[in-house]
Amino acid sequence: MPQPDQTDANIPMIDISNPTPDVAQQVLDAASTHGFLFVQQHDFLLPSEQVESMFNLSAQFFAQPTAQKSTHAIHSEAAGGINRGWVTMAGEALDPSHPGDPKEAFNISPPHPDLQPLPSPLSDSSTEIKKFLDSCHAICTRILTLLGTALGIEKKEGGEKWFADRHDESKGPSGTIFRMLFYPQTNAAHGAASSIRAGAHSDYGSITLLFRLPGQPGLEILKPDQTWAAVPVHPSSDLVTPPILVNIGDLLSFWTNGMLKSTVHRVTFSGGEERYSMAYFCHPLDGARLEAVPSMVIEAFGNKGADELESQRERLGLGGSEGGEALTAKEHLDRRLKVTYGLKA
Ligand SMILES: O=C(O)CCC(=O)C(=O)O
Ligand SMILES: [Fe+2]
Repeated sequence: MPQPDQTDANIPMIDISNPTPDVAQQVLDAASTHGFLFVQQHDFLLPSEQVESMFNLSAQFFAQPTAQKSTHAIHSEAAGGINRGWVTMAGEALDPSHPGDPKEAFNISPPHPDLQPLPSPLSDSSTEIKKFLDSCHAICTRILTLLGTALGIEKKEGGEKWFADRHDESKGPSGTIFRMLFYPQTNAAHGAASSIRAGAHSDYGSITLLFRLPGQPGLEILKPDQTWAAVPVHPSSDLVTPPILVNIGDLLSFWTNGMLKSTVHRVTFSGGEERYSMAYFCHPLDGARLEAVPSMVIEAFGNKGADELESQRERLGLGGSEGGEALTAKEHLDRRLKVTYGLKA
């Protein structure tokens, strides 16, 4: 296993308020070099107060007794089905070669048209949750559109909206999930010997928005030299609130022939502290076919991403290279959930 290396990951910070071709290029460069970027000046799409109040709601939820939280257990009918609801302590392993992660989570999918059944106190804030999910999606749409611009997708093929259209939630269901995460203090009973709180993994979908709190670091990314680098919560002293951290997921990497990088990351910190984070995992519509993206930039990139794709296939437990039919986004996600949760479906 690579050893921790506490140097800063040097992830670029990008102001997305004015979507010029130059900003689009910055997003593409960050996505294809680091697989991560910080987004600032997002308040016009997602006000910081919404983030703050969602963190408060999350803390209230996780503070409840287990009996209350488990009424909406993950995958249960009461929680609205597969990949929705509460994940108990050590209930999943993001790195399947390690024991369950010492954390709890609650998964909420976008409303279709109503929100899934929610336990108290989340149920009392459904309007606020819906608004937050919409705002997160608006940020994802902006980033996906910037990527479409920088990849030079031709107008006749759908132009800059090529990716964003395939994530248009008004057109049908998707695997998109918003997740509140809670990493409680651990003790020996929870296997506190390990400081790894979320095992090494890459995300499943297109892009992820990650929200963290000042004073609660712990995220590390795996650098190309196989050492870990810490990702600061607050990379610039100019900012009042932490920027949103955005990362590319496996699906978008796969879709762009490995040009965009789905970087492996993990969470580690010592057991004596607790930590909250929230992630919005944006996925394409279930039926979106992961066919070749009509982009000269990706064409010119050619097979340079072959290694990236190969290591992704290994992480997905798919064995050797797979040719043939383009998968749909749903088929891609189902494979991945099977590995994480040990689901048979
Ligand atoms: O809690 C964090 O900072 C990151 C969590 C994460 O990477 C994930 O849940 O996919
Ligand atoms: Fe992740």
